[in-house]
Amino acid sequence: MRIDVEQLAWMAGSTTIVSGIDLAVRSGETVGLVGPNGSGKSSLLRCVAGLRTPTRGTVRFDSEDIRGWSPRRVAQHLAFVEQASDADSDLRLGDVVALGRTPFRDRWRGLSRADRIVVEAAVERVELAGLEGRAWKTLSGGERQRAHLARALAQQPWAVLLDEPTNHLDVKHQLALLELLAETDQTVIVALHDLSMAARYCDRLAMLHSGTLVASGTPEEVLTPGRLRDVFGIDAEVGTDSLGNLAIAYRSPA
Ligand SMILES: Nc1ncnc2c1ncn2[C@@H]1O[C@H](COP(=O)(O)OP(=O)(O)OP(=O)(O)O)[C@@H](O)[C@H]1O
Repeated sequence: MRIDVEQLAWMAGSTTIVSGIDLAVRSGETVGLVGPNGSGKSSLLRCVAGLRTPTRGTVRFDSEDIRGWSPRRVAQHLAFVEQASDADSDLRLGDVVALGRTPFRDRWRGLSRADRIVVEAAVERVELAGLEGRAWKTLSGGERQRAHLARALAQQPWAVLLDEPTNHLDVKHQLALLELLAETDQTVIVALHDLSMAARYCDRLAMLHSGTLVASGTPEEVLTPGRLRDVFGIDAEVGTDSLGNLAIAYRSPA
């Protein structure tokens, strides 16, 4: 599914949080959203996910303006993995993953056999098989994060938006998640703080600064020492590591 964001702005009260955002994401593409804390990444993702109504501009899925779409209709197209919340819940891990089938279910019916197969496959895909019966509050941060990804996979969406999906994961699971996102046919927009990981796994990067899009293009085009200095306030060298991946060497702040 193609996603087009055109001249999008969102204000909280009288404060402009993001403005003038133009972003076209082709079907199957993985786009990394990067930018400092508070630059507007989550706010933009929430607008694209239909959770916030833009103050100006449009979000289109395959050329269709989603303004006015019901949450259920949006969820039949797109899954959103928000930053992990610590919310206490009496649910079990399997129940949380099964929520991914909600947009396709009759409200009064339980999971169908086909739904159960999809849920089971999603749990296996994130290596949580065997933990379906575990109470949510007893899971580690990384297990919860992977369960949220499984919920998104169980939704079988055309597109997936993820907000910092790796912040609780060990290195192996970070690599597994980003490889999964890079390989999938689904359209992906993922907010990431780790610029090296973003460069390695995303087809393109979009960089936000103070609520505006300041650069978009290949990781090499976007992650220049000048932008790292101007946008992130860091002194860094950009090169290539021994595996041929883009590498960023950070100098200590003066
Ligand atoms: N509902 C709101 N009311 C007022 N200000 C808000 C609201 N939502 C977000 N903001 C502000 O908008 C700015 C952008 O927030 P946002 O969460 O989108 O940034 P971010 O790039 O995702 O940040 P981080 O990297 O820290 O997660 C921040 O300064 C935040 O405090």
